[in-house]
Amino acid sequence: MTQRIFIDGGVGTTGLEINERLAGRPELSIIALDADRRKDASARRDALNAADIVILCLPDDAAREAVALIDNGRTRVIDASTAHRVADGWAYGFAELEPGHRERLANSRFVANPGCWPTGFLALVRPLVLAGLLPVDWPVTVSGASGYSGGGKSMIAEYEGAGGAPSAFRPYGLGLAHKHVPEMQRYSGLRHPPLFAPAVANAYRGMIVEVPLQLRALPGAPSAADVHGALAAAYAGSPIVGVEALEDSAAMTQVRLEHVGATDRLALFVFGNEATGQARLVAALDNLGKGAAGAAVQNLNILAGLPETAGLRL
Ligand SMILES: NC(=O)C1=CN([C@@H]2O[C@H](COP(=O)(O)OP(=O)(O)OC[C@H]3O[C@@H](n4cnc5c(N)ncnc54)[C@H](OP(=O)(O)O)[C@@H]3O)[C@@H](O)[C@H]2O)C=CC1
Ligand SMILES: CC(=O)N[C@@H](CCC(=O)OP(=O)(O)O)C(=O)O
Repeated sequence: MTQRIFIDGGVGTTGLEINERLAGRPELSIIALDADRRKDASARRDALNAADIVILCLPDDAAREAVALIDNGRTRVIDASTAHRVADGWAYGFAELEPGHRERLANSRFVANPGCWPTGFLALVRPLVLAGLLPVDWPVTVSGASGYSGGGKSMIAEYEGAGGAPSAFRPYGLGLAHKHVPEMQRYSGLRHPPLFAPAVANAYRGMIVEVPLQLRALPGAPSAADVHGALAAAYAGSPIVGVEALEDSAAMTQVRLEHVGATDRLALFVFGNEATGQARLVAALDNLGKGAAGAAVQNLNILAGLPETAGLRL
């Protein structure tokens, strides 16, 4: 049966990427609004209620408004915004979170697509918590760099405007209360908020998320191989998440922001030093790929009972 899909916010940065991934799929029929009606609440209400599945690519307030416009008990929702990620009644759309989670998503009506930063963070940390390698009360730090498309149309305009890029590298979130911290804490299972130190780089897309660990201070002083083993087991056979072999990581001297390019892949690395008992866990992804549009399309496939990677760039 053809699924009717409506992308609210379909001409924004994430919406356009999703449209590209859904083009030419005969099992889906896309409901599109004329340009002059795309913000008209009545036109949106009709489209939202006509769809089997809607994907919201809107600012948080507009996403909440869109959900309120749905007045039937049938339309399913994937929200790419931050509005519902830790809200009651919403499932968290990171299929790889833990065993059984994908099946939970398949049976959900309301799915919150993860933030780009939490996608890298949770991919690295959740398996370690589940394996008992990282105690739930461990003080975890996460840092990294994102392409400026992570800030949507306004940040793209800021970086590509007449004045040129405002900075080559710009740490932000300096109040230590970034909007992604609650979902990082909730879905990792950590008892305390991770210390999150993000930055924007002067590149359109791409993201590096890093969790440094003082392995020798952890209970049992696990090795980098122990950590790597837990990650490799968690993502064995995944067509989307890859864990670089330990010996290959050991031969690397750098990881580039562009590592996965414009794809929906998520690459994980463990860089360890036995002598110091330290490790740097790194996730490389595209903020617009697995960090946004790729995850939304993956979730759409899961909800619709379609092959999970259909339309993805892998
Ligand atoms: N960019 C990224 O890497 C990621 C983004 N997200 C989230 O996805 C959502 C979309 O982000 P992004 O695509 O970057 O943002 P953009 O600003 O690029 O796009 C948002 C779109 O929503 C439209 N819009 C705003 N208000 C309304 C409304 N009331 N009705 C209909 N359309 C409306 C905007 O219209 P107009 O064109 O007129 O401004 C714009 O086209 C946000 O919640 C963002 O936080 C999540 C993960 C990663
Ligand atoms: C570079 C940059 O500013 N990135 C955004 C995150 C983009 C994202 O994940 O989107 P959500 O806002 O939907 O969570 C930020 O840090 O707020």
